[in-house]
Amino acid sequence: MTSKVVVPAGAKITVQGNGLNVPNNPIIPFIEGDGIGSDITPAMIKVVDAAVEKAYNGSKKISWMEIYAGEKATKVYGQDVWLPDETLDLLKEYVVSIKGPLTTPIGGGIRSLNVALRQQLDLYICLRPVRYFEGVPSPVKQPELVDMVIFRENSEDIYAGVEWKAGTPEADKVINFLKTEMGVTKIRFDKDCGIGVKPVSKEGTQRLVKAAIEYAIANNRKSVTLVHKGNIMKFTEGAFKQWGYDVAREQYNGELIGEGPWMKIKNPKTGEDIVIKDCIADAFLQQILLRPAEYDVIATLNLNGDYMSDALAAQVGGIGIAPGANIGSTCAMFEATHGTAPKYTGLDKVNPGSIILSAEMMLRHMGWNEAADLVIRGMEGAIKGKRVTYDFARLMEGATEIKCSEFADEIISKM
Ligand SMILES: NC(=O)C1=CN([C@@H]2O[C@H](COP(=O)(O)OP(=O)(O)OC[C@H]3O[C@@H](n4cnc5c(N)ncnc54)[C@H](OP(=O)(O)O)[C@@H]3O)[C@@H](O)[C@H]2O)C=CC1
Ligand SMILES: O=C(O)CCC(=O)C(=O)O
Ligand SMILES: [Mg+2]
Repeated sequence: MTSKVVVPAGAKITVQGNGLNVPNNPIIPFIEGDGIGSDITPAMIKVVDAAVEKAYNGSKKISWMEIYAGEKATKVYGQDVWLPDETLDLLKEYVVSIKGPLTTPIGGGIRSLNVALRQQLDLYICLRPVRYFEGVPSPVKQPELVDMVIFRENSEDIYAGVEWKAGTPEADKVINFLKTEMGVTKIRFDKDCGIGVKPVSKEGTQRLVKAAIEYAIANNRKSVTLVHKGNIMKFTEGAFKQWGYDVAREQYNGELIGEGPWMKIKNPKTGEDIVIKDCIADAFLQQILLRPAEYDVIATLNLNGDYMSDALAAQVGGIGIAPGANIGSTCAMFEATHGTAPKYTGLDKVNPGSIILSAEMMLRHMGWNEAADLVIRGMEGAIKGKRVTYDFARLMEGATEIKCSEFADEIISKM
């Protein structure tokens, strides 16, 4: 197939040992995204370009390369092409990328493109930091106590989409196999019953927990909490917990605290202890409201992480400003954590903060910390100035509602 992508002048980011080799004019692929993608992605590009220009006076500049997925891909590549091979190839080849939200119609013919991208590129870490910006409206009394970094396993679990539709021969075959070959008697209604599988592996768990511990070490964090529902789903979520503790014990000389199972490991950089603990998922959802200061780095399974990242985002301003990244052993794809919010498409209304702060994470990943710092400074200034998008304006006293694009300009003016 002929290429549909225009490659701009610039150079590729490459992998060098455990790090990256980032040229001064890196080509960064971006997927605009469906729905509000066309509102927030241009706003993000404008903010990032301004931060890079201000930080490096023209000696560094990103060459943006548009690539396609979702509805835009079906227009560029053909009716049913939602995730072109060319897009996957370019994401691998260019190493660092950023995307807007992609649509997943409920019950439609296509499965999640987001999940497909994460699986096909083996981006096994979904990294979602949750922090408070002063002045952001929040439903809790002390939102400033929320400072957590979620490591959500990104390739396994019930979320991987191994499931069969009720009433199909495939679903009936699986149910029949479970009943006759596996002695399963617990399927309450075995007629017209959809069925799904929840794969959770030692390898998948341990690489995720190891990444969370490495992050805690590198960033001087105090604890890593394994969040699971292992009291009920013993061989999947329970195994996640156990394999997580095993990583701490076997790879970081973890020692039990008292009777255990909590452990402590030494941060080799600082000599300080890092506590490795666990919490059952439902209790965790109340703890983060009542005692958020007790939680720091979080390692959890795919579905739990999806729920928890939106719940935590709500405590510090909502998913409109919650950033994220999908990271593998070589590639990293940064993304807004919210969806396509279809009712706001093209209205220039929504908060571009989520994808802008995801780009801030991307700049830091590239080692462009000066530009990343400017994005944070701009965001803090814009929020303090109380000229904000509708989601903040409706909850903030004395705020003026401005458009998505105007909020981007506001951020730039406060850098
Ligand atoms: N990573 C991805 O690409 C994701 C894709 N999706 C997909 O997106 C589609 C829509 O999903 P849906 O469940 O409606 O979730 P959305 O995240 O798209 O929207 C839910 C609500 O969140 C608020 N919101 C979302 N984004 C913003 C923003 N930038 N600024 C301010 N508020 C925002 C709005 O709240 P209010 O109505 O209160 O204003 C919106 O109605 C589905 O197809 C879903 O699968 C979902 C999540 C992630
Ligand atoms: O893939 C989707 O449509 C939803 C993904 C999602 O909600 C998330 O990653 O937070
Ligand atoms: Mg989600």
